[in-house]
Amino acid sequence: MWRDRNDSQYVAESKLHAHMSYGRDGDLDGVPQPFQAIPNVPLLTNGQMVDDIPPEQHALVPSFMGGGGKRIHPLPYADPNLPVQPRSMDPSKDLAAYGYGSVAWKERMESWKQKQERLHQMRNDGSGKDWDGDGDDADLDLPLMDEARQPLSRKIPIPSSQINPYRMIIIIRLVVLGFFFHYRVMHPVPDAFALWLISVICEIWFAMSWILDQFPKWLPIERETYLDRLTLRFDKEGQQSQLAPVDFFVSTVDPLKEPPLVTANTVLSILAVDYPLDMVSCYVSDDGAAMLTFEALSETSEFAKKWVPFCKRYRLEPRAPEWYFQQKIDYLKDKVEPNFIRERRAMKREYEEFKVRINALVAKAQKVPEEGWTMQDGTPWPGNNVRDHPGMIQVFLGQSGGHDVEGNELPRLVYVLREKRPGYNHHKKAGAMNALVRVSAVLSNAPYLLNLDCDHYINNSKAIKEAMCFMMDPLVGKKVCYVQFPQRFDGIDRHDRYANRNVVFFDINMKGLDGIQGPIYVGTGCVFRRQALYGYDAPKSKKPPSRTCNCWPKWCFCCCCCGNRTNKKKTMKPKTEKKKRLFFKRAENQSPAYALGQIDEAAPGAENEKAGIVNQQKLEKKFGQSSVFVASTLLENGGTLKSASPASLLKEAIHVISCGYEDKTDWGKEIGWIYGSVTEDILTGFKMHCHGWRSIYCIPKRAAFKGSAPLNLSDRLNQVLRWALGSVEIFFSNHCPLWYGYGGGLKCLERFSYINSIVYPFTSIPLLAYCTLPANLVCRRGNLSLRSLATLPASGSCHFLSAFLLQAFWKRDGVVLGIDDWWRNEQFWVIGGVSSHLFAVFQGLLKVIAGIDTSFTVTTKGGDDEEFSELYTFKWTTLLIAPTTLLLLNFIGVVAGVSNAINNGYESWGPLFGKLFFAFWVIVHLYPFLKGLVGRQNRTPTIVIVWSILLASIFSLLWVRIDPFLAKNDGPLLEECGLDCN
Ligand SMILES: O=c1ccn([C@@H]2O[C@H](COP(=O)(O)OP(=O)(O)O[C@H]3O[C@H](CO)[C@@H](O)[C@H](O)[C@H]3O)[C@@H](O)[C@H]2O)c(=O)[nH]1
Ligand SMILES: [Mn+2]
Repeated sequence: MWRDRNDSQYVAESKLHAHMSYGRDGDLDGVPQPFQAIPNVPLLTNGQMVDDIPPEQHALVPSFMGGGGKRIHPLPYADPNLPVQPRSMDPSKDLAAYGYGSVAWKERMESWKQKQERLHQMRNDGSGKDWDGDGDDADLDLPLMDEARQPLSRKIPIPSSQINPYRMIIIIRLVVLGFFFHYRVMHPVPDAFALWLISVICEIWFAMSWILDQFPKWLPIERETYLDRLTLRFDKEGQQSQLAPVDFFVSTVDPLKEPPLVTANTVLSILAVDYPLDMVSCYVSDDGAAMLTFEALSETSEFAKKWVPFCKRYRLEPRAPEWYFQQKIDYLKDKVEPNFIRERRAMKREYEEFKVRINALVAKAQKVPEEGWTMQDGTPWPGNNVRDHPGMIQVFLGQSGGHDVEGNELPRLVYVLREKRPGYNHHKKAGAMNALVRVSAVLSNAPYLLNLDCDHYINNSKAIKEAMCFMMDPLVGKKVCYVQFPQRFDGIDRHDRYANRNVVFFDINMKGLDGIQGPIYVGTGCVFRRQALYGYDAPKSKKPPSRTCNCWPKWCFCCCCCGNRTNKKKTMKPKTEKKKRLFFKRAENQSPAYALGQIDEAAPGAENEKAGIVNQQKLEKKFGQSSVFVASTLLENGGTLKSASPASLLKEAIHVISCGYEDKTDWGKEIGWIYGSVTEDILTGFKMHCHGWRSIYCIPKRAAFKGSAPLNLSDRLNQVLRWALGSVEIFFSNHCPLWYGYGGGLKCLERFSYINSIVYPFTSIPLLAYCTLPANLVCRRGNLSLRSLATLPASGSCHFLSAFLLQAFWKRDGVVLGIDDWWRNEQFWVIGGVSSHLFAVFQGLLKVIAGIDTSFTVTTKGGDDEEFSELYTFKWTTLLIAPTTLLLLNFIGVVAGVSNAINNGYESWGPLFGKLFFAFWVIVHLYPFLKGLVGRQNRTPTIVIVWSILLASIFSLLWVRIDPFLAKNDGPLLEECGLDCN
């Protein structure tokens, strides 16, 4: 296996400012000079293989079909929104295609009817079961053609009988809320003004966040894809496949927290994906500069030679070996052929051996040798200094990388180590993804990308085809920037104690968004259109879009935020410079084809060249100083330079992953993954939606991708902390959805949802106030508490009630979303709220004020050996203090309240129950937290207990003594409570 490596490895020279030497003076042989790139465009391959170089000379041969839409003429077909009956189509409805009224049409109509009958018969005998699969019967061609003309997907709105009651409840609640606030604001409580003020503020905040949360769910939809039509249309058997190439990105950073075996499984599932293999390239970004990752990948590429053909032959699911072999198969029931059983057994053995090899590598990596790591060929490992090392690219497999055991080619696998230097901001995952975008543009330039976290393997090997049903659809596709799949997880405990599954988010909120402008991007399991990542605006529709705010009060928001911007803009003249910046500069944001068109129109000959040069300069300022990369951005359908030799391409790839490459370019600002937040995903998706793109939510029956989720409490809280922190960062950045991007293509309800996703951490402050309130109330006198009590159910509980009712009306595959799912969500909302979100708010403020940078703490991806042991492991974090204190406070509150009531006789029992109810409310919500705290061994570290007891007693004393909410003259001590009730 080391054989392939030596000849194809390129370790870049350590150049701090690589672009200075690679730039305009053109010291690269074989790479076209920057100024020529525009006139040279026709040179770029668009559907041709590079075959002029003998395979042994190069590590990599870009071999791409031009892919995509151009070759396939959009066929007329019915409105995709109309319900479509698969397979039986009535030509009389498709008039345009058949020339209605002509004799020919009548004849075809007749023959269609006959064929339809025959088909029907065939299906009834069962002989035609897979008639659409092989298509060997020439008579069946016509229906097949019809099938191919049909839309590749369709929208399924949630039946109004299900959704209308829910909408009604929203409206009713809104009205009630209005009255309630009217009452609350008009009736201040003079004897406890501070308390009243605080609770009113909290309630208003809750109401606002409720509105932000509810209205984007107004118009939920689901979608259905037709994979067989996609096959008929683009991937007919016996013909060159016309599916578009896809580049797969995998990011990994820390091989200790993200075991190489996990990454290897992800990579294997990609290499074995059900897609034409020359259309697949897999890029792995290693942010940890770990030789372990590199070597593990090398092992993986060897194992793939056996694994991939095995998967494809028997159409296994999933194609990640670890998960495949964990499945139990019933040999008797499935009547599996003996061949398969034998091979499966052999493969299992092979996999075990592979695992042993990987584990040996892991064991070896535990102790760093003094002189640093050395690779098998004797050269020192370039990443020995994790923070200061050159870039490196290694190509495994692919055309020249050896064939699989059956002699077939394998998809290309590329290891990418981007250059790191002190003094440069590497932008964490976003930076890594951008490096991959550029490397892949140089090496394969597929028009579509899929990005996956290292632990998210492909669970449904048809997932890419599902995405292509949207992307390659001539009608729907052009405006789609990405297709997001829900995140699903393995190995979550049955009760999903810490709401890892996020069911409410993935099965309700996201479907709601899909009915507006599309789901938000969640960082993994997402197929992108490459052009959308380059900061271009979505293509404009031919007919002027009647883009009214697609639902609820349009008169209210449209005037200010969405409306018919695209048309209005041409006539609008922003007055100030600042205002101008807010609006998207159309001309510069046009897609490349348009940009080229402009040049052609400009002037012939020398003039034309000059325009080309100017344009080229502009593009280089935007995309960075790589003529190869810039040229690649102009190819809407992908493909790479035909003329360039693989060696020069690799050199260029090294250049584009150098540190200084992004200096003074638009990377991370307008292009690629956007920087400035540890939740780069929200920002990146937000930017695209602002450019007018729409995204699609795709939920195949079999989960497309599966990942691992943090199982123990501390990891989970830290993950939630990072997400919340990312949101706070966005809130304070110039990309804050509250102010940013008006006048772009962002629809108002979509904006609501983005606002919600960045302001939610702030809800922790009122939430904290509310959680201490009941305890506080318990310790005070009767008459006041009654009034304050009345406020609690109104806002707090309503928030939950409506969320609850929502579940009742929504069905998923005919099953009502479980109450427990909803309840976990609520519980974790409180737990995360009073710990992680709260911390995030302060940390975010610190960042803004003191400029302390935030770190991306990677979540530990569980090994798969011990079942749920992780669930009970306890790790100390400061995040635990706040909820523990709250728990104790409320316990103390209950005890104090009860003893009070016993002392004071029956009249104080009524209010007591009210108070206890809320203390109870807090405790019940924090219950999973309590469980996590106690762990399996029923032991909690003393430090947490000591801290919390200390804090809780201080607070209780403070409240009792100082009684901040009461006017001075009527703040009796706890002991006097009830004795002196006015
Ligand atoms: O400097 C870094 C840090 C992280 N990663 C990768 O980022 C991914 C996500 O990290 P993880 O610790 O698993 O975070 P999660 O909270 O589980 O991830 C969710 O949230 C992240 C945003 O916070 C998104 O980036 C992820 O896609 C999304 O799955 C992993 O593949 C890492 O290898 C890098 O490549 N470079
Ligand atoms: Mn993760």
